[in-house]
Amino acid sequence: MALPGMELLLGGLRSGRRPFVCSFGMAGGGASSVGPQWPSLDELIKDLPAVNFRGEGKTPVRALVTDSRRVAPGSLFFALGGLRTDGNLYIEEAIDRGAVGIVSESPAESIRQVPYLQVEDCRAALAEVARRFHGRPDDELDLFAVTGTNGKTTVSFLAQHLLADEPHTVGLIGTVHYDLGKRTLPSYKTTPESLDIYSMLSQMVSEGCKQAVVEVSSHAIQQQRVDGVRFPVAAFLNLTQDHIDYHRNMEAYFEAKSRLFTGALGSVPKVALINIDDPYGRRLVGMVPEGVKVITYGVCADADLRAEHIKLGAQGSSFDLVWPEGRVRVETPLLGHYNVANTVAAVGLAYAHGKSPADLVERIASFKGVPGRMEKVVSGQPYQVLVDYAHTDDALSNALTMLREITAGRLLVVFGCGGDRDRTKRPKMTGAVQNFADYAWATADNPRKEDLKQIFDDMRQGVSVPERIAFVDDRRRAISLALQEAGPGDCVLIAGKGHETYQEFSDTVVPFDDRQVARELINLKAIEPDA
Ligand SMILES: CC(=O)N[C@H]1[C@@H](OP(=O)(O)OP(=O)(O)OC[C@H]2O[C@@H](n3ccc(=O)[nH]c3=O)[C@H](O)[C@@H]2O)O[C@H](CO)[C@@H](O)[C@@H]1O[C@H](C)C(=O)N[C@@H](C)C(=O)N[C@H](CCC(=O)O)C(=O)O
Ligand SMILES: Nc1ncnc2c1ncn2[C@@H]1O[C@H](COP(=O)(O)OP(=O)(O)OP(=O)(O)O)[C@@H](O)[C@H]1O
Ligand SMILES: N[C@H](CCC[C@H](N)C(=O)O)C(=O)O
Ligand SMILES: [Mg+2]
Repeated sequence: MALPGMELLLGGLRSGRRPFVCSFGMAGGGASSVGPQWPSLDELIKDLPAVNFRGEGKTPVRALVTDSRRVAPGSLFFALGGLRTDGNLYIEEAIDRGAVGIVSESPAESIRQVPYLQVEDCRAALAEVARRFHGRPDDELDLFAVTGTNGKTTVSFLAQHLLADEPHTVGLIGTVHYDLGKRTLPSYKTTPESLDIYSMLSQMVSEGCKQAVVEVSSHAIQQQRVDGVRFPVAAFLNLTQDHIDYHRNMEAYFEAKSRLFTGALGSVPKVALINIDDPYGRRLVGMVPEGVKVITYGVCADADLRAEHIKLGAQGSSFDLVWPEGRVRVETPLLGHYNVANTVAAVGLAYAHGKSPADLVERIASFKGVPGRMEKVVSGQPYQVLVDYAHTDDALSNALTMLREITAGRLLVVFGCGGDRDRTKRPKMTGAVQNFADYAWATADNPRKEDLKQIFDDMRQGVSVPERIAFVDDRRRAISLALQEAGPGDCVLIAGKGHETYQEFSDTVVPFDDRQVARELINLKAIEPDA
């Protein structure tokens, strides 16, 4: 099963910028050729912490691959351990497909056909080899890491907008897309695998980028996808419940996030930008190693960078942006208190890079927002329809608190909980919705391999007022029911999928875009009001 964009990146994608480019020369038969001179295995693995190496190191390597099914002749195959299976089971298959070398934590004495490198930590080796293979692109870009449970995409998009003095000079890697400068690819993961990260950073360099903003998920930290990446600036936004299925508890989740700041990933930031309105942020300040400059932000009085005199409105917010050397009034079209925090965070990233917040006022005001984050669906209807990516109880509470304040009529909510993800957040999400919504339709949001009935059972644990919620299997039907109910002055929030353009079931992915579906149904309602 492939999600949109996956095919563009998997299979050891290499950038146009070759790390080892040969000059014009005569190739066999006398024809002149220009092309990459592929790095040898020796060059890629030199001084890596290795347990054992057997074989010939001069072999040229044309691609780095972690999935045996993607191996093509010339690939170096990394056999990674996993939650469902183990890459070591597929080494023979990788060799059959033309792998020219294997990297693994296992001794696998029987493998003798190709060079074999045994390492202590295969994911760390993969990240370092990828960095070398792609010519250490992180040395040529100023990189900004953004982590936290909610707001990473919003802050990254806004930071990109604030940093870009020239068009296409600031790249972005995150949930919505990968912006490589002149080209943009659809995203397959918030934070891709290390070999794709380094490949994309390399492409950014060749496309003229000077900086890049990277959303760093806790899964990525745990799976060492950003090991070794030099991030001069790293931001911590917040930590609230999510991903407990994967990290087991909040402490482990926090510990994973904190590694971005402590040097545990092989590099420490020069500047750590930390939200001290968040209790975990306050703890993190005390964990940052000496020598790292800490810039705190928030709405609290002791933050270095803060928002004061906040005015929230239906069209946006305004506030005094205060920093150690100054103060300026700013206006943002983004809605809600949480977006004030996101705006201060994005300004903080630019400030850490040497920009004066005073010079950013116009850019803050002209920001167009992020696809699928409180995105308005406008089709002539007399009520508000918004598509948002809230998929945690904290995000839903924040989004709905804000909408309650600016909605004259009823608040109608369509939402769901993803399958094969944190089960314990499901009742909490239902609880958050019931606290604020006049009526809610619980429905499917990427059930994946889980039974929707099981997901609904978990969600039902959070129901406090049964007469104000309905459970509807089909998402299109749920949206239709909400839109049928809506009248002048009401607000329909369709939460959870945001920018996503698909719905993921156990063995299939079907096209589904909340914005498009809502637009179609609004138009249908105009033609056939009782349909
Ligand atoms: C839960 C999770 O993160 N799983 C990741 C994990 O998968 P896994 O442990 O199940 O891997 P596995 O299927 O057991 O396979 C082990 C190894 O064998 C290889 N293999 C497998 C089969 C085969 O035939 N041949 C073969 O070589 C696989 O390529 C892999 O390298 O390791 C894989 C390879 O490194 C990842 O692709 C995979 O991400 C999956 C696809 C995923 O959906 N991850 C999500 C949860 C995620 O990372 N999300 C975050 C955002 C979260 C947030 O909102 O903050 C993200 O950054 O996107
Ligand atoms: N600072 C914040 N605090 C709490 N909730 C927020 C914050 N910023 C955004 N949200 C809510 O979270 C949703 C997701 O926001 P965004 O996509 O920016 O977060 P993210 O951290 O990138 O999420 P993901 O981990 O899924 O990539 C938004 O649609 C909004 O409802
Ligand atoms: N990055 C988040 C996205 C969740 C979005 C929601 N639509 C879902 O599928 O649960 C995750 O992987 O948990
Ligand atoms: Mg994101």
